[in-house]
Amino acid sequence: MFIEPFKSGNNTGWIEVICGSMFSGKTEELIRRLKRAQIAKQRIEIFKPSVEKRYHETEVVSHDESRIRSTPVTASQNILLLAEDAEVIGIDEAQFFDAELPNVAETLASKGVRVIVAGLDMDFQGQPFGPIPALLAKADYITKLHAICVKCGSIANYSFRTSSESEKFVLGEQDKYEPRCRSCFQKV
Ligand SMILES: Nc1ncnc2c1ncn2[C@@H]1O[C@H](COP(=O)(O)OP(=O)(O)O)[C@@H](O)[C@H]1O
Ligand SMILES: Cc1cn([C@H]2C[C@H](O)[C@@H](COP(=O)(O)O)O2)c(=O)[nH]c1=O
Ligand SMILES: [Zn+2]
Repeated sequence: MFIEPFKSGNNTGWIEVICGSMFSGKTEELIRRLKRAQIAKQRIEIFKPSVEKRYHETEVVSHDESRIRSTPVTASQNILLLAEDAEVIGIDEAQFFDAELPNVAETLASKGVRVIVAGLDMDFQGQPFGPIPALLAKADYITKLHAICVKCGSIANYSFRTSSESEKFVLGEQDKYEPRCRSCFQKV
């Protein structure tokens, strides 16, 4: 279980990355951390890429229906403009953002903001996904979560695509993806 670090005396922020496969609990964990920050009366802002509209236009919603309000943005630079006086910033579905997101996170952290980013570390082919590898390199704290393999019940860190689409970006749920362990991911 991730425990929030104490804010250091020199007023710098930090970057937390929550990664893993689909259904591993990334969004639930992001919402948990943000709700705890709200309880601590910290000013929070949440952003998601505007392409991600599976469950709701503006809310971040987990597969299990926990939810929190958010602002959809088209480019990572917009987060700098919209962050205003937030003390804690949450970013979901970060794999869909552009390559500037790691620099945006770093800029915010340098200004004293706690930045919590959640996203898929690998795409359906098991390849590093978008800005997540660079975010992992710049992160102060990393949490890698695992789902349960739908084939054999062991720990899953791959998102297997069951539909025939070959584009990298294909929004979907259980209709198009299933979490699988390494061995079941390789058995096609
Ligand atoms: N195969 C699975 N393994 C683990 N959790 C699953 C699985 N299928 C459905 N779930 C549900 O997904 C929830 C996690 O949802 P969510 O936080 O939205 O995940 P993520 O953001 O990583 O896709 C779990 O609490 C569980 O209820
Ligand atoms: C593996 C993979 C996933 N996607 C899409 C599918 C979903 O819309 C999101 C991931 O959502 P989650 O909150 O992590 O469950 O990403 C994609 O476009 N391409 C892929 O390779
Ligand atoms: Zn398996």
